[in-house]
Amino acid sequence: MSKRKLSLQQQRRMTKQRIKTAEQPIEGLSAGLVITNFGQRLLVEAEDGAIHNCAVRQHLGKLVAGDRVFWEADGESGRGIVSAVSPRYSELTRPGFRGQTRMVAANIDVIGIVAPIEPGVHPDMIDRYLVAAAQLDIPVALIINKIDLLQTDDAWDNLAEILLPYDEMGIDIITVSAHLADGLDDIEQFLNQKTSVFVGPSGAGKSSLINALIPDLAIRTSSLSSATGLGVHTTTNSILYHLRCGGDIIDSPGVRRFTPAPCDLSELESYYADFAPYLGQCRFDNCTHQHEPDCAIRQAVEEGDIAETRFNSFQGMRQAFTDPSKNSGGQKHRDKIK
Ligand SMILES: Nc1nc2c(ncn2[C@@H]2O[C@H](COP(=O)(O)OP(=O)(O)OP(=O)(O)O)[C@@H](O)[C@H]2O)c(=O)[nH]1
Ligand SMILES: [Zn+2]
Repeated sequence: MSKRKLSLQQQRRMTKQRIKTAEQPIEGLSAGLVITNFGQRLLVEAEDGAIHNCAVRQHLGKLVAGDRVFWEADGESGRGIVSAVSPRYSELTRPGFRGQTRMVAANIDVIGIVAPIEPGVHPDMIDRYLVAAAQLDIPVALIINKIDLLQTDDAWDNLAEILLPYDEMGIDIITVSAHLADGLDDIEQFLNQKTSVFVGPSGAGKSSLINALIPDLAIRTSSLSSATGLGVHTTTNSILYHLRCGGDIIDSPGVRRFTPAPCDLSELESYYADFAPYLGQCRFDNCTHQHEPDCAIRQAVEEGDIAETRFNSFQGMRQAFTDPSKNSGGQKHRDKIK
């Protein structure tokens, strides 16, 4: 291969790299936001709000809802081509075929963990989502849905007790009822100017909340369908919706359930903010805080400084991560970390 050829290739690679990671507007290209992907194409929202059905230059890889891109019209009205993408500051993926990961959403600012009064607010569940979000380094809020079902003071007290450790850790807690549209203002205020996803177990009310926050959801989805030209919106891919209050929510089956990736003991400990003051104070460096003597974590639990529910969820995850046979399907469904 001649020197000249090599340098041309190098130049081309460098140019590609520059375009691929461009943060600043590029001459001749317009900034846009990916609303959804379908097949090999994207629906891109231009700065004026118009939606364009765009092809993607091959070297950019898979782009998803939330990606910030640069595009240009390709002659036909409503059609375009995406040539560059801004670097992502966060990404959500899920396992795909043959151990590969599938990108689901990009540039998420906050994860709303939806926990329902019925069938119950379970710390175990909340803590798994908290660890998964911590692995992604994305902030969370706890959204307690179905508070219309809290009929008595005792029920409220019970809830307050379950939530106390999270409150003490400084996690935002928002109580809502999607059915009564109660607390929606609080959610809107929280989601304002952010890009969010809702995660949580099946039946928590994620769809109900999204419907309550976006009253014209059906109309919007059907207008996206006509923009893709697929007639019915059959895609199961992520879709980005704007909220009335400002800010966006990205919804898809793939982002709704996510579980932590197995990690080692010290990494898991690092995701338990309430353990931090006691770490390093056990007799053994590699203390599992289960049966070892002079364990500072267990002592903190006994003295009421660490909630028992938090300790139990920690031990549950620790065992599942170190003994995969106890990991009930979590590994199969886990979302990989960036
Ligand atoms: N009482 C009460 N029920 C609710 C509320 N929000 C949702 N539900 C009910 O809870 C059930 C589940 O709601 P969905 O919105 O489908 O839950 P989801 O989290 O989207 O569930 P998946 O799609 O399976 O992940 C439905 O029967 C809803 O009517 C609420 O605020 N109060
Ligand atoms: Zn210990």
